[in-house]
Amino acid sequence: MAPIDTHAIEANRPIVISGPSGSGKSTILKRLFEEYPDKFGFSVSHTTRAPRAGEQDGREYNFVTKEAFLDLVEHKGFVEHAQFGGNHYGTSIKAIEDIAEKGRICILDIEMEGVKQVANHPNFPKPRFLFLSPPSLEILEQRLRGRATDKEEAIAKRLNQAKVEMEFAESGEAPHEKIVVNDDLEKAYQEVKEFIVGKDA
Ligand SMILES: Nc1ncnc2c1ncn2[C@@H]1O[C@H](COP(=O)(O)OP(=O)(O)OP(=O)(O)O)[C@@H](O)[C@H]1O
Repeated sequence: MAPIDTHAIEANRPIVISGPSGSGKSTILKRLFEEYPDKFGFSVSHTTRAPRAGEQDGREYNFVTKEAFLDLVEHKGFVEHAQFGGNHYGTSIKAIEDIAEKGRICILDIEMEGVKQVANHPNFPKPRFLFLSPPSLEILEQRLRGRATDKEEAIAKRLNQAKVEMEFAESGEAPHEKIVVNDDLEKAYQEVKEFIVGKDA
């Protein structure tokens, strides 16, 4: 494995944001990126799935073969990786470095198992961890229905998973430095912003 550019990563510590599906991560991050257009970056993930029409290698994803993917796993080149629907997905150290080397803060929007992997990576410098929580499972359910993008069955699955994630976030094993409860969106946005860019930004 190539040595990690810890200097760049420590100077621009990545932020890991996690939270149940529907807790508001995309809504809040979109606003943060709009308010600070030059400050952040999303890393480009690796995947073994085939590109869809309009997707470009290195832009939406780094499209790689299964062999290349597993080789990188072997060489500890990912901070986190997982398999969904028969395809592999992962965030490489290099993709995070690329953002940090541009002087930007890399934002990693990842799910619970990925959070555990990042936190336990043997030599990747520790990022800052933030958990975005819905005020309750009842309100999360209303928001998922309101978003109108998920089928009934998907909503039930997301709610079950949300319960697991919220229990994990509140357990002593979770790496989160801060939990923001997304009740009032404006208040939650300000809290996330303060955690990420500091009070005076
Ligand atoms: N504080 C809030 N009050 C009311 N509605 C909200 C609030 N925050 C977010 N929402 C709404 O809840 C829905 C889910 O938010 P969003 O899509 O940002 O969640 P997410 O965490 O990014 O989900 P996923 O992980 O599935 O991408 C959206 O319709 C959004 O407009």
